[in-house]
Amino acid sequence: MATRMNPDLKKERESASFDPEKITNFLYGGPEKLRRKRELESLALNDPDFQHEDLNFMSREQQYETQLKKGIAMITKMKELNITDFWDQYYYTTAVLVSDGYPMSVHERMFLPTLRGQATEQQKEKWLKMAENYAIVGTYAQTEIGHGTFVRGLETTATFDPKTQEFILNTPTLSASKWWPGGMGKTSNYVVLMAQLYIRGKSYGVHPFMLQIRSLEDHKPMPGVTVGDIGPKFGYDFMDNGFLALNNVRIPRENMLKKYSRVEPDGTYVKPPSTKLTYGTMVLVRAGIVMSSSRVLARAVTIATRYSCVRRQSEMKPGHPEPQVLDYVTQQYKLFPNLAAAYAFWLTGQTMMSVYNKSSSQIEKGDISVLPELHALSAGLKALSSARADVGMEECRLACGGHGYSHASGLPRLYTNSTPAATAEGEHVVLMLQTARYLMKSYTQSVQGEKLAGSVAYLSGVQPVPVAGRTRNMLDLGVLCDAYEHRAARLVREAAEQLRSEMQAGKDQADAWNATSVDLLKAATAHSQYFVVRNFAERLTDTTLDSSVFAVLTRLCQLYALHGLVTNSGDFLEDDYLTGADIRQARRHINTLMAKLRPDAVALVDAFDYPDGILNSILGRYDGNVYEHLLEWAKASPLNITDVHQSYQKYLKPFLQANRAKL
Ligand SMILES: CCC/C=C/C(=O)SCCNC(=O)CCNC(=O)[C@H](O)C(C)(C)COP(=O)([O-])OP(=O)([O-])OC[C@H]1O[C@@H](n2cnc3c(N)ncnc32)[C@H](O)[C@@H]1OP(=O)([O-])[O-]
Ligand SMILES: Cc1cc2nc3c(=O)[nH]c(=O)nc-3n(C[C@H](O)[C@H](O)[C@H](O)COP(=O)(O)OP(=O)(O)OC[C@H]3O[C@@H](n4cnc5c(N)ncnc54)[C@H](O)[C@@H]3O)c2cc1C
Repeated sequence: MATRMNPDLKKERESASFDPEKITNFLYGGPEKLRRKRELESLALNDPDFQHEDLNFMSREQQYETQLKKGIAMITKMKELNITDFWDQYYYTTAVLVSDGYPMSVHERMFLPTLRGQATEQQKEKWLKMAENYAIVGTYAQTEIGHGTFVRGLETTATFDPKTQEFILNTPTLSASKWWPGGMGKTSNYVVLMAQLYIRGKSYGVHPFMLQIRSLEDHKPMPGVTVGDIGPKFGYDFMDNGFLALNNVRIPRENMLKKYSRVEPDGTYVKPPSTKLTYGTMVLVRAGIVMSSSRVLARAVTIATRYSCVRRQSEMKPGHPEPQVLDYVTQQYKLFPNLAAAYAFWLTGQTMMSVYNKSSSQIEKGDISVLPELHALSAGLKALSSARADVGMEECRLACGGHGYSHASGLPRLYTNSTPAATAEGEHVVLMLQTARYLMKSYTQSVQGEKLAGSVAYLSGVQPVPVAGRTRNMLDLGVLCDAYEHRAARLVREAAEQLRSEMQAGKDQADAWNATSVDLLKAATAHSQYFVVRNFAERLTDTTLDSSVFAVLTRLCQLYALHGLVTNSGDFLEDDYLTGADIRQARRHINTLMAKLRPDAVALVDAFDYPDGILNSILGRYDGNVYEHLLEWAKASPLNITDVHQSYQKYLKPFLQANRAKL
């Protein structure tokens, strides 16, 4: 029987000004790629081997087991079906895992890339083939109880013993215990261990080592290894994040991953071309987080927008029918900037990945000159996109009222499983300050007359002098890009001047940096936001875009830029670059844009093309039949298996009876 479409959602779809399929094609890179994405998704979603009870009704142990079982089936099927392309794997695994991961995801996201990026051909021959074929399972063991951010401060030691040609691995203090690595608690039998290399009592910094932590026979910890799960967290229930302590564990000299640096048999240390090449896996994952942040925000906004068209509440006019809550302009103000941000970061994520791929192939050929720009760009965009998704997902949840708090909405799980992106792979502020460091260096170079390239090229341009009283069209994308560029350039310059003046006042470099760090953070954020706005505007210069699509995407780009501008209006007003009138104009345009976007809202979220199986949300169902499915879902809750719960007999009944007897 065909499902009945909620009449409100039906009407929304009929009133759209464009065909969502055209935008979907634009987002996914054309009809053939989209066809393949849908094919893989439906393959996964219709596979009975991936069906199971709602994870929300399970204990943590059950969730771990379910996701592990499903993950193993997923890997097996991908091999059988020869799904090898990056995007093919991405779509297939997303459809299998929905809003969750599985205990071997760090194996794929970090362990394999570290072997590919840090091992010699000989070492790859030994381990990579085994790892790619899941003969071994590994994780990336870097963070310790005492240090995550400060990688140089890690305490785990790898001391070279020339007599036996081995490294002796130790956890010298409690704070040196590895803590957090995904899949280490129960699943992995290998890790890439990041440890301080010591040769003849001298430290040579952090290096990667291949270490077997569990027996390949019975999975018991290897001698000298203490390992386990770190316990329940804010989310990520399916994942066995682990701890690890090492006591005089010996590994052969060959187990240091030595593509870039190595220890010779006599203990001679051979330096890498850049010590930061050891951080390569983190750069890859950060670049990928820009894309994944846009996708989680797109899901949240899909759920909240569809639900806001189904949900009717209050009276806008006395005696009139209750309106769809999306007709409240305040509701639009909660959702549409997030919709625009999801599109903005989707396109930024694509650019980030192409910059990453280009730079990494240059690095592979030995040209490491691209590394600083790649690091600075990926750090800033990772920090900005994950923080934006974080805020946006929570706004979407709040926009769903009470039902947003229920796991039936899909939003709590989406949030708790995605919010680690703001912390893991480099904490937000820490990464923004890395971008700021690059900006300070670049600014100094530009002052010294050097021509800058890449994302900082604008810093060497002539800054437009504000002209009081002029009028601007605040909808003009050129005007908006210029405003963001000017703000970023000014904040970079002022942070640099502040840094210098702190030093002139007698502070050393480190204290001056700390004293200026709020300004530096602001400058790096403005720089990253400018990148996102400019990238969005540039993508709209694609002459093949259909006119209806161009019109609606332009509105989203304008909204993204104007919303950021109004939210940070002080930055644009401070040096009179924009005037109060410009900001008032911007605010009016936001209202007009929201009114224009209102009839297209559902089509714009439909264009993200998330099938119900992946959205995993009763509020966000494509057919909008929310209430009946809410009730059905609640009935399936384990608390409803019997009408009278056993705890009634045990606790409530005697308690109530005793109280009644006393009356
Ligand atoms: C999602 C689930 C899985 C999660 C997994 C994880 O979380 S895994 C765990 C994830 N853990 C984390 O993400 C930990 C986060 N922490 C870190 O990544 C580092 O400790 C740090 C970057 C904060 C500082 O590093 P530091 O103290 O070594 O450096 P410094 O500040 O003294 O700067 C010195 C120079 O190095 C440069 N440079 C720095 N990084 C890079 C790079 N990647 N590339 C290229 N260059 C880089 C920097 O620009 C500067 O250049 P300059 O100006 O001299 O030309
Ligand atoms: C779900 C999850 C999965 C993870 N998976 C892994 C994994 O697989 N492998 C692994 O090795 N690690 C993993 N981690 C660890 C993660 O990488 C670290 O937690 C992260 O890098 C942050 O470091 P931290 O915990 O030391 O934070 P801290 O650095 O202690 O941060 C605390 C506060 O101090 C501030 N701060 C710290 N340094 C500075 C500074 N220099 N300037 C200004 N402010 C500063 C931060 O901004 C923050 O507000 C995971 C973490 C999570 C939450």
